[in-house]
Amino acid sequence: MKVAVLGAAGGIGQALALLLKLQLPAGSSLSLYDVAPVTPGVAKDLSHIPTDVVVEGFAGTDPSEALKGADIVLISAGVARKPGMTRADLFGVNAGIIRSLTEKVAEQCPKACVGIITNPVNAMVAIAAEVLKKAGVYDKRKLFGITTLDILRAETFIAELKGLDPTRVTIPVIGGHSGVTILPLLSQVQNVEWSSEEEIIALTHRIQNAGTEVVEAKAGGGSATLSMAQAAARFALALVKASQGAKVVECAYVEGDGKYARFFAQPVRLGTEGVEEYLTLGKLSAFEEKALNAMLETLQGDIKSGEDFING
Ligand SMILES: NC(=O)C1=CN([C@@H]2O[C@H](COP(=O)(O)OP(=O)(O)OC[C@H]3O[C@@H](n4cnc5c(N)ncnc54)[C@H](O)[C@@H]3O)[C@@H](O)[C@H]2O)C=CC1
Ligand SMILES: O=C([O-])CC(=O)C(=O)O
Repeated sequence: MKVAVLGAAGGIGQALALLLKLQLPAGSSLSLYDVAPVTPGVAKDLSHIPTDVVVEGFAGTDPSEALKGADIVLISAGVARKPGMTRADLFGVNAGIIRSLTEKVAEQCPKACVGIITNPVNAMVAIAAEVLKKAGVYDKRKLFGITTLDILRAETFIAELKGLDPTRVTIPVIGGHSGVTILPLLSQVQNVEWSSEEEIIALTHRIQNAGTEVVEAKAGGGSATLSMAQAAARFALALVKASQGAKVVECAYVEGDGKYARFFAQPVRLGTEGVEEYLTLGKLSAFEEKALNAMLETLQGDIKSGEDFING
């Protein structure tokens, strides 16, 4: 199993590389790429940790060596938000980065599962899909926008609010990964009573704005990196387990049946070839139905901006 991280010298990339060095199965290899010249040094640093995971690092303008033979590619390359910015403000810089990196993925490891972390996720996944399609290698089961951080936050905030063990809370978060497109299905959390509609509205709002909470707390020093690294590691390790035959369910932003939008975050069962089964959303409350309908115009617009970037 070879996992490549693109953007590996960044805040997310370095922490993610550490988690993978510690948790990938014995015999795996970890390949780190970033334009930053420090990247081979990050790999050297990690290589001194005694686990049976080989780490290599590549810097410069061409990720080809890092991608050769990769089974999983995780992309966190690009710029992050500062206070006052929306994720959409990152489109101008990050769209070109995602285009050029996914062109190389198509060339070097066309059968890899690709997980996009770079924002705005709603649009970047559409860009990656169109690039892979143009290259004739697109397999919708293998392209993911990583929305796992929304799940982590929902699990944490619910546990805090209700006095539960956060490691035992599970909840689907559907839609996309920005503002109103993030929809936690609070009505589906087991063994939790919601005291009022106001409680549900306030918690939904907190989960939707948790990224901004971190951006403001970091006061110009970037956005979530450590919690995002944990989220991406959880998702990547789920792909690894699935590739070894385990049946694993996670939510991710994928191209499913297109009922709501071409790409939509939903629960999926992972298997040896990426998504094995697109799972249903289950029963939604009236509040969730309304919120789902209200997000669609934004989500579809985000997706179109990504498609238009490639197709003109
Ligand atoms: N999906 C999600 O839930 C989340 C997504 N993000 C997004 O992840 C991205 C990365 O965030 P951070 O790691 O905090 O940023 P960062 O600035 O710390 O790291 C980004 C890295 O990308 C590298 N880079 C830039 N262009 C590149 C290229 N063409 N090829 C390879 N590497 C390149 C930079 O050298 C830098 O090391 C941002 O777009 C951010 O908005 C952040 C948190 C959560
Ligand atoms: O908010 C940001 O810019 C980074 C991000 O996507 C998150 O933390 O959810």
